[in-house]
Amino acid sequence: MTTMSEDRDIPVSGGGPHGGDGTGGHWSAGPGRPLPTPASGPQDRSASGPRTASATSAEAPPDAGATDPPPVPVPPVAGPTGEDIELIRRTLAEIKPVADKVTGHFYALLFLRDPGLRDLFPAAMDTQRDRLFSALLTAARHAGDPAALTAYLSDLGRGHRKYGTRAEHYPAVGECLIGALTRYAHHTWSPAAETAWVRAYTLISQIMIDAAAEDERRSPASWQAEIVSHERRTPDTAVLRLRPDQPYPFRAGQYTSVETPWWPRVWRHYSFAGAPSADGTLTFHVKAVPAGWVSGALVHRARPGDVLRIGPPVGNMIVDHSTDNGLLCLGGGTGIAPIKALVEDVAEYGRRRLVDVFYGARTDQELYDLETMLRLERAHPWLSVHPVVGDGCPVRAAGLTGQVPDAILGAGTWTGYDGYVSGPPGMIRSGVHALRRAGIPQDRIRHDSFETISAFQAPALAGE
Ligand SMILES: NC(=O)C1=CN([C@@H]2O[C@H](COP(=O)(O)OP(=O)(O)OC[C@H]3O[C@@H](n4cnc5c(N)ncnc54)[C@H](O)[C@@H]3O)[C@@H](O)[C@H]2O)C=CC1
Repeated sequence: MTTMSEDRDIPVSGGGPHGGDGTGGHWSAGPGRPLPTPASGPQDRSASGPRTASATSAEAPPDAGATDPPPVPVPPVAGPTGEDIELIRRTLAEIKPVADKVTGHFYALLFLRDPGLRDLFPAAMDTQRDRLFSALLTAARHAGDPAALTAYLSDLGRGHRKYGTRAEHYPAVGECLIGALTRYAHHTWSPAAETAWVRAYTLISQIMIDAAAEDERRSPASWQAEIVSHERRTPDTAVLRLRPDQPYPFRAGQYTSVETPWWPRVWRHYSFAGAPSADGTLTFHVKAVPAGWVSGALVHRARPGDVLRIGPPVGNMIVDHSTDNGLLCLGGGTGIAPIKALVEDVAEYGRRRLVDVFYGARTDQELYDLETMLRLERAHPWLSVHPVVGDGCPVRAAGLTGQVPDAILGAGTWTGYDGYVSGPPGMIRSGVHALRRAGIPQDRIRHDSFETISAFQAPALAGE
């Protein structure tokens, strides 16, 4: 994911879920009018047989069925139609300029309706607002692409387990979200728009609930992980090695969320800075950013022996081992962490593929992991590491100056390569653009998830 180091990974409460008749005809909107409860366990949406409201209630927690309608046959969850998607996008476009007011109103409604839910959120709610809206935009962006939507929402549903989110929380969220939209989407709100939102949130919540229920059968909601080493590489960058309390399966290139004891319920994303290791430890690179609570604590306060909590692994920036294509990897700043993991993954897989890593930082001193990368280069003849530092900075032998995306364009042709990009959002945008210009097709480019890039910018990234 982009902006991993300071991305607030706290509940987005993005699902508004309601079972229903699929027509939207008698789905309630607005706070105070309960919506049907989603099923609390995995659903087979492909099943052709009808579900019934009573069956849904039977699977739901005891307090969730009181307002359910009488048992009537209902079809499986119906996704939004093409027209729905258009209506949803229009609503989102209208509320974008007042997104902070919409989300503020949403949370006010939610905590008024169910004060107990406040405990799931961190003490300071300010950035939570961006988080909700960003998740909405991402879901809306993927609305026409069921596979991408399901993957995104499944990660979100699994990730919500660590907050204590349960299936029975979703109806309240859905009602309050519709209530907030009703209030602020003056021009685009209509019965049809409401139906579209209800249908979309039925699907969103059911995917999240299904993924969480499925995950519960095989994984803990979170892991305790003790810091076993803490190495300060620059005044504001540290490399931490953690030992999880239980086996922690993940893939090179993925990332996770981390909570410190000092900021309860405030989570940040970090990539694994290495492929899975034989001793089961996990390594992270953390840069303290101004006003970054978690990153500041991890760099300046954390010590060996401290215990952190980590969420499940997520992300799709993984090596495609089904091809012999080379790998052209762009790592900016601490974005080098998952790139190093990808290199180790290629090494372990054992098939010779060319790997070129462009590792950028503002200054020579900020190339805090260059020695490790050069060591890997010496060990593997198929690997070339190209340090890149900002214009005007002294540079180590054979290094390049400028920004990473420009550096690859000046360094050769890259047909026959797959692209991997990790770093700050601006670098991801221009990095993807540069890879496209270098002749690498969009479907051969992987980068940290769109989640923390504004979904309004994402279509440009995706070449849509
Ligand atoms: N800690 C982690 O596990 C990971 C962190 N990240 C993200 O990577 C970023 C690292 O931040 P810093 O180390 O402060 O990096 P930075 O802001 O100093 O940038 C590093 C390099 O990236 C390139 N770059 C930056 N902005 C660019 C732009 N707009 N266009 C073209 N190239 C650009 C330049 O070559 C620059 O020297 C953060 O946003 C962090 O969230 C990404 C993946 C993993």
